Amino acid sequence: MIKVGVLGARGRVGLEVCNAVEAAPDLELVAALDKDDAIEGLQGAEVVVDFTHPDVVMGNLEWAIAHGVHPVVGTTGFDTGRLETVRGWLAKFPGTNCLIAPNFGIAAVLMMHFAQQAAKHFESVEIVELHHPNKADAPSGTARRTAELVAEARAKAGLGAMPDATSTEIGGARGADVGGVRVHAVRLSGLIAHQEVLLGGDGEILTIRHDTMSRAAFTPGVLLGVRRVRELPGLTVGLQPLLDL
Ligand SMILES: NC(=O)C1=CN([C@@H]2O[C@H](COP(=O)(O)OP(=O)(O)OC[C@H]3O[C@@H](n4cnc5c(N)ncnc54)[C@H](OP(=O)(O)O)[C@@H]3O)[C@@H](O)[C@H]2O)C=CC1
Ligand SMILES: O=C(O)C1=N[C@H](C(=O)O)C[C@H](O)C1
Repeated sequence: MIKVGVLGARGRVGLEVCNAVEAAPDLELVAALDKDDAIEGLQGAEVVVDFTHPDVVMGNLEWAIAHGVHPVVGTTGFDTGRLETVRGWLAKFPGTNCLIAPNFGIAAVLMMHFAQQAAKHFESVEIVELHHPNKADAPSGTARRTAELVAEARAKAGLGAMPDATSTEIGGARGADVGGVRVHAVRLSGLIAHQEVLLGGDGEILTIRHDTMSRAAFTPGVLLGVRRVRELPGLTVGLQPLLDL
C-alpha cells in the first residue's frame, strides 16, 4: 500500500483525487488537507498530491521535499524559475522525487504531444485555451507547456518567427507571447477545460482540439503518477515519459 496525502482535498480536483485514492486497492489515503490545515498533517504520507493554488504550491513543495514526501503536482503556475527552485530543493534531498504535470488527462497529454509533432510542418501555430471563470491563472499551465513544446520543435526545425503584419493593436488582442507562440485565454461560465492548437500552412489548417468533460478525467493520470513517482529520480515535468511518448 502506498500512503497518500492530498493537499487541496476539498477543491474541485482534490475531491476527485481523494475519491480515486480511496477506491484504489493499492493506495491508502492517510491525509486529506485543505486551506488552514497544518501541513504537518502530511507526516506519515509517502506521496503527496497537490491541487491547491499557484500562490501556495511552492511552500507546500518545499515542506514535502524536505520531509521526504514525494510530490505529485497538478497545481499550475510553474515557469522556468519555479522549476529551477524545485530542482534546487531536490538536489538537497536526493532521496525525494517530484512529478509536476500541467495536465493529468491522458487525452490532453496526447494533444500536447501531437501538437509538438505537427509543429515543424506548419508556418503558423496559435493556441486557444478555454476554461471555467474560477480559474486563477492565465494562460493555463497546459497552454503554456504546449506553447513551450511547439516553440522547441520549431527551433529544432530551424523555423523562424511566424508571419504577422499586426502594426496597430489594442493591448492583449494578439494574446500572450510564450516563446514566440501566441496563446489566447477564454474564461466562460459553463466550460471546464478545453484547448485548440491551430496549425496553419499552405492552403491547409490542422486543428487539434481537446475537451475535458469531467474532472474525474484527471484521476487516472494522477494515480499513475502516485504509483510511479518513487522510481522517477529528481524532477519529472509532464506525464509524457510515463506514457512512453
Ligand atoms: N494538472 C492538472 O491536470 C490540473 C491542474 N489543475 C490546477 O490545480 C489547481 C487547483 O484547481 P481546482 O481544484 O480547480 O481549484 P479549487 O480552488 O477548486 O481547489 C483548490 C483547493 O485548495 C485549497 N487550498 C488553498 N490553499 C491551500 C493550502 N495552503 N493548503 C491546502 N489547500 C489549500 C482551496 O481552498 P480555498 O478554496 O478555501 O482557497 C481549495 O479547496 C489549479 O492550479 C488548477 O489550474 C486543475 C485541473 C487539472
Ligand atoms: O484550472 C483548471 O481547471 C485546469 N488547470 C490546468 C491548466 O491550467 O492547464 C489543467 C486543466 O486545463 C484544468
